[in-house]
Amino acid sequence: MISLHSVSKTFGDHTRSVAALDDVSLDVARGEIFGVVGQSGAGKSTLIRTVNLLERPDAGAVVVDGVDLTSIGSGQLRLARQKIGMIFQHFNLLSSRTVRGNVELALEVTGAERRERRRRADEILDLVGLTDKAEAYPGQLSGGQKQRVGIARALAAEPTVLLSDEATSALDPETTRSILELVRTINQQLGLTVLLITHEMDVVKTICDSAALLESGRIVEHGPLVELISRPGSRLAADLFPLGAVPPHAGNTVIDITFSGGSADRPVIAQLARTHGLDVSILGAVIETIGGSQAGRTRLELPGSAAANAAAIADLRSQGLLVEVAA
Ligand SMILES: Nc1ncnc2c1ncn2[C@@H]1O[C@H](COP(=O)(O)OP(=O)(O)OP(=O)(O)O)[C@@H](O)[C@H]1O
Repeated sequence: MISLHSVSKTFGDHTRSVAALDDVSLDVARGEIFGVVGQSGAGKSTLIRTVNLLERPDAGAVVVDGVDLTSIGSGQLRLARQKIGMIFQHFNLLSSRTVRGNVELALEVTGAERRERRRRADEILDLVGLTDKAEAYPGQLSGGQKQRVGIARALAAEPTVLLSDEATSALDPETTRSILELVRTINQQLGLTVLLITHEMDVVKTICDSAALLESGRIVEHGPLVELISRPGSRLAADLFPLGAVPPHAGNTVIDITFSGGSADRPVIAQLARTHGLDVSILGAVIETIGGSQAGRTRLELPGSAAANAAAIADLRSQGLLVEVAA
């Protein structure tokens, strides 16, 4: 649905330049929620702004719903942009317009008639739960309500793609959760594809199907969450699903077991302790339900050296479990 092909963007002049995006390629499937994370300055804002060409890349192609936005004229681009809604950290509402007026604004550019604009605005305000605030002004709303207006405005022209630029970063945790629930609901009800950028791992964990890690303008890792959590050595997985491990005792063996699919609900640790007569300590664990199936990792401490525990480790591996000797 959204494809970036070798997109690069450099800011600056001949004295100093910054490669905000460096040969970035990315595919977001139709109907999925895709999160891009990275530290401040990694290029997240630049990336999301290239998707609707608010930022025109220096090189590469941006394809949305089969249309290469980098190769079309301004008239076609205006039409294509109507199919890409966007929400922002600071909502960007017009304070002089009512809630309904803000939503209708998005429909004025589409050429919809006044009566149709009103009908559509009321329909979408109902969807985001703000029917009773239609006549209110942004200054009379809470942060969460303002973001609901932002979402209603973004959805007004019936887009196929929603871009979210740190949309919950200015909200408290409870409001964040309700806004993320709303995004998930509209993703499912309307089949909308969502690309979001965030510095909050919890946002990705809560609603994303897939994620990518951006570092100094480059995508260093990406994939579906359910794969990432069980990918050995994944930095995204370590950030998204930290093991919270405590230090082991010297001379003992530390192993990381990755669970996914059916292995997540087997009594693996109890069996290991029983079969091999081991005093197993759990140093850390993360088990999550992603997309309806369980996946996770457990860090265990086994008494004695890796050589002494070779049979136990081989036994775990023979059960189809991924086992890494961490120390
Ligand atoms: N208009 C601009 N002019 C010059 N440099 C820019 C411009 N926009 C972004 N940059 C630079 O490009 C790099 C990437 O910036 P970008 O805002 O995309 O990162 P980010 O990951 O969104 O950061 P943050 O989370 O702090 O918003 C930074 O080094 C930034 O200073």
